[in-house]
Amino acid sequence: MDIKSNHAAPVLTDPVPINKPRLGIYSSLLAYSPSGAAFSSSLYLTIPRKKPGKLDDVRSSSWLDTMKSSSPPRKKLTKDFSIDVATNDADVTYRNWMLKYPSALTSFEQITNYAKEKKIVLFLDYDGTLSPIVDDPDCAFMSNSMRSAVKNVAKYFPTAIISGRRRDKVNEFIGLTELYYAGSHGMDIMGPVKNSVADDHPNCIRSADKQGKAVNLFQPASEFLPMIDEVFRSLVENTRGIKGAKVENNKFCASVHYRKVDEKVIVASWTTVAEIVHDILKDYPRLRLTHGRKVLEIRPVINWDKGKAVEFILESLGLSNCDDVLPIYVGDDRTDEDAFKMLREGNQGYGILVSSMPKESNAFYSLRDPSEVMEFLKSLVRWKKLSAL
Ligand SMILES: O=P(O)(O)OC[C@H]1O[C@H](O[C@H]2O[C@H](CO)[C@@H](O)[C@H](O)[C@H]2O)[C@H](O)[C@@H](O)[C@@H]1O
Repeated sequence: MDIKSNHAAPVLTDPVPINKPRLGIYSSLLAYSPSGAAFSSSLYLTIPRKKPGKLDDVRSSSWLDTMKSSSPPRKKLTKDFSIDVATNDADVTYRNWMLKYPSALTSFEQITNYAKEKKIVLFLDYDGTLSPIVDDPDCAFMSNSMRSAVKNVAKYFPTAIISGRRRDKVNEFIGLTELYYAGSHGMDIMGPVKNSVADDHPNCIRSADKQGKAVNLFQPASEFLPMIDEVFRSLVENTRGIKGAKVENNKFCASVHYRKVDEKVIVASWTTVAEIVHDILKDYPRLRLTHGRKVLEIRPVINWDKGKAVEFILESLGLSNCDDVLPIYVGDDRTDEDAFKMLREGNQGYGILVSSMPKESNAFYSLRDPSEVMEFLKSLVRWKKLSAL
């Protein structure tokens, strides 16, 4: 199977010999032995982590640029003529962008033509994909109609949620037992027991879900738990004075939200948030920073991300290295790019970017917002039912 890199015509062709294993999860958990490290795990990255720069760097550097660009502005409804013109321009730009990232809805036939005779495995991000982006991360509820669309699609295709949130939290938001869940950007996976190679991984333990069913629990960053807890507490303490800042404990990742930090004093306030994160991070060489949508996230320096989580789940399901499997990953965030990239580079399946703004991506297709994601899920179910007739 080969996914052609021509963006204008994202076509999967079949078959093309693949001379390297598509999954390399074991070999890719490369050893990194920081001097004096108390950790014995082989999950560390070989590349040394860059030291965080000086405070001046934080003020002037890409930190702030990235913070500013880390979330598209939400569209405001207006009758103002000049804004109408701007909106039209934006629409034209978006339509041009869609030539490179066609809508997964208008390209649905192309997708399903390729998927004929193949087993689709669905991977869904949560925030911004299944639920709309809202100011308060604790209130990012998904609609009942979206829940029922996900429930239906999971009847026909193995479906996994891959979220930056802690696993129990995203599980609670979605509330469906028929899915596989990966939290903390894939660093906390609860998957099936299928006697696959994944079962024997050193970081994989046999456990039971809430219903008592045997599951595999894979937590490649488990040694970092006390460190992340400590960082979480420091972040809470040090951001106490910043109105609007919110720190979320995502178990293997600590997230500092600045969406509600006063926009009128945007640079000063956001700089303060960046400085606090920078100050804490410099004492933890085994942790690194990633950017999400108006959120700074501190996580372990391990060679593990949402792409690796997708590989792991496919392997757990016994569906890796199969030419008759088509993984489809739907996500909106920078962290989803790791999964898009893995699918694209491994010629494995389709990434679908959820975005109402043009942005560069490793995805093949696009959907505008969660309502289009729901439409796509419903279309998959309709197609599957019809093709079974
Ligand atoms: O991988 P995801 O499921 O997309 O999770 C990514 C982060 O999502 C949440 O934050 C984002 O959504 C919030 C609610 O809409 C919004 O307020 C925030 O600004 C966004 O960054 C979640 O709170 C984070 O922990 C996740 O890492």
